[in-house]
Amino acid sequence: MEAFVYTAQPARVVFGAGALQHLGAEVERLGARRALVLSTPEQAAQARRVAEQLGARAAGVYAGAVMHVPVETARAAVAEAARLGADCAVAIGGGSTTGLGKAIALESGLPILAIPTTYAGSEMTPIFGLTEGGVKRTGRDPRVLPRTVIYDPELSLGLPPGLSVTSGINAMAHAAEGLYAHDGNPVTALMAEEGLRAMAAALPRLVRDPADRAARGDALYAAWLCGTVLGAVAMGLHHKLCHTLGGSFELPHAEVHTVVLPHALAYNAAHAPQAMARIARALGAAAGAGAGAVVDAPQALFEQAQALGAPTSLRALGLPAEALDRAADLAAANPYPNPRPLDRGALRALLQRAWDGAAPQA
Ligand SMILES: NC(=O)C1=CN([C@@H]2O[C@H](COP(=O)(O)OP(=O)(O)OC[C@H]3O[C@@H](n4cnc5c(N)ncnc54)[C@H](O)[C@@H]3O)[C@@H](O)[C@H]2O)C=CC1
Ligand SMILES: O=C(O)/C=C\C(=O)CC(=O)O
Repeated sequence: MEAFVYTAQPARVVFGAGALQHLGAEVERLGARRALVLSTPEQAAQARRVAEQLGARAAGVYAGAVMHVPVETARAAVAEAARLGADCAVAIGGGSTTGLGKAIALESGLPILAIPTTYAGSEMTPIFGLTEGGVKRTGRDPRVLPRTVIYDPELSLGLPPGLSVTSGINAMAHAAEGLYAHDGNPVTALMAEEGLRAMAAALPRLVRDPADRAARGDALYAAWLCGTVLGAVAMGLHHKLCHTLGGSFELPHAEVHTVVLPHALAYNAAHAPQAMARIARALGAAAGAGAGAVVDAPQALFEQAQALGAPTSLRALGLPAEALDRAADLAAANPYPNPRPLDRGALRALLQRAWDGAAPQA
């Protein structure tokens, strides 16, 4: 085995149906007395129930989280936390809400307890994102890594099937790119392959029955693994393309990941054969078909997204055709680690296929 470096992130995970019952004890364990509960406006009722459960340990509810964490929202939440004398942030929701908690932690150092209800995986990463003047910047800081994560499948039962699928594929993207990361290692590869397998197996069950508690649990388990990979190693072309399309063209996060992933993997396939073999093995195992059943990982992902009713074209997400040139320029502009060198012409062709909804092509 080759030498490697693996930095584990020190989060505490409380997992299982009904795990939310441990919230009070977990807040206490953090040494906190006044928790500010965060959510999106859509999940305000869920946040209020969490605050009620916390009783005297709740400082209040701030239900203003929105996607990509605009700095104005972050500043307002920091001010609210200070006004209420909060000494902890409890974030219940998807990546947007966890992201708002991270913005508060970055500014104030407050510990975060995250209760994820999507599969984005932000709860397992020290990565933050902030958007100012239409430009999104991301960074890593150990202060923003949630100190405790409560994964309770009961809380994700309300996630609509469409968003369950796209969010699940967002998670799979972390694992897939983690498998060819320049700083990957055998431990992250194990988590990535198992995360891919578990998510690929859970999603068809969730589409058949969104109330399938076992499938919800399996998907959260997969999200945990995939998020851990995202937090531990560098992402490549796929994540950069998605950040460009999400940040500069305001496309929805999980949906963009879903459309772009097969194309980004096809772009890299010939330069990352071992990663492709592991992705294919995971997808084959998820389908119960065994090793060797899947030979073309990008094509299999494309077909799975189609079969699950997910969007497969950037056009359907509302990206105007005129944006493709600029998106290719932006994606080619900043150097970042990727198995295959970045070629502006090839990226433009990739984006065209993704816009058309065509099958991925190496
Ligand atoms: N820093 C990091 O490591 C990561 C950050 N992100 C960021 O997270 C954001 C996207 O997060 P997502 O989770 O995709 O979307 P989201 O957090 O924006 O949620 C999408 C919508 O679904 C609702 N929702 C969430 N859970 C629900 C449930 N169980 N039932 C009903 N409705 C529910 C939300 O309230 C919201 O309206 C982006 O800004 C992305 O950049 C995503 C992954 C990792
Ligand atoms: O953009 C961020 O807030 C940070 C990372 C991610 O969103 C990861 C992803 O693209 O899913």
